[in-house]
Amino acid sequence: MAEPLLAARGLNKQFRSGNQPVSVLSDLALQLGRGESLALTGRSGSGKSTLLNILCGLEQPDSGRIRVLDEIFDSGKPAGSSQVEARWAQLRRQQVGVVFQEANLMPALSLLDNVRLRARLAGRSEDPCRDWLERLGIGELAGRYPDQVSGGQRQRAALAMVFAMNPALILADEPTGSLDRHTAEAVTRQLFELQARHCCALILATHDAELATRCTHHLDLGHQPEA
Ligand SMILES: Nc1ncnc2c1ncn2[C@@H]1O[C@H](COP(=O)(O)OP(=O)(O)OP(=O)(O)O)[C@@H](O)[C@H]1O
Repeated sequence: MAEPLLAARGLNKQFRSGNQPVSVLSDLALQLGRGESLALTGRSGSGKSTLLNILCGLEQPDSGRIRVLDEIFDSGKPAGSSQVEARWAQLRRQQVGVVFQEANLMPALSLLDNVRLRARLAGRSEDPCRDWLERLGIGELAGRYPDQVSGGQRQRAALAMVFAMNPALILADEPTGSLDRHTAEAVTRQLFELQARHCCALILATHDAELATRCTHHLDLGHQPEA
């Protein structure tokens, strides 16, 4: 069997609430291959965003091992933290596209220039950038700045950025959460089409049960063992 693109095991994460440790992830394991998709579900506060943050290196687990492509991050073998951060940053630039609840756009750049910058940083062509904005229904807003568009339009621009970088792995946190039903359906279609066409892996955190059924795998964080 081909090696999975992403593999994680023994992931643990606690936060503190006052003096009390609160376990969010407990001995969690997952793996995902090219062309596969995983729906992350669970009640609010069950750890979906925390897990996505850990899987792209924006947050550190207390323990555990993660492999993304050829990069291995093992809490049992600590490297210098700046070296670890640099490896994660390189992955996020070229191989791991993230679409989080707060769209991460550069405020001083137009939507189109945000998408172009993302493509350039990933070493991809800038030619299809305008087309991605068109396909996500915000082509006429290409010259606007992020503070001149709505939250849902910023979220679509963030998706265009991920599509333009053509990553091996996409991590999306409620990517259609702030969109109306019609737009959400169009954006979801694009997301799954892109994933199928480029055979990338997709992890989607969602409260939408119908959306979760479209993924090839399902992990309900609400069913993790209690600490
Ligand atoms: N930096 C932090 N410090 C303390 N607690 C935190 C921190 N980040 C998250 N938490 C807590 O960890 C738990 C998991 O949060 P997380 O955002 O991962 O949940 P979620 O499943 O994504 O929720 P939602 O569906 O509401 O987005 C919550 O109880 C949250 O309050």
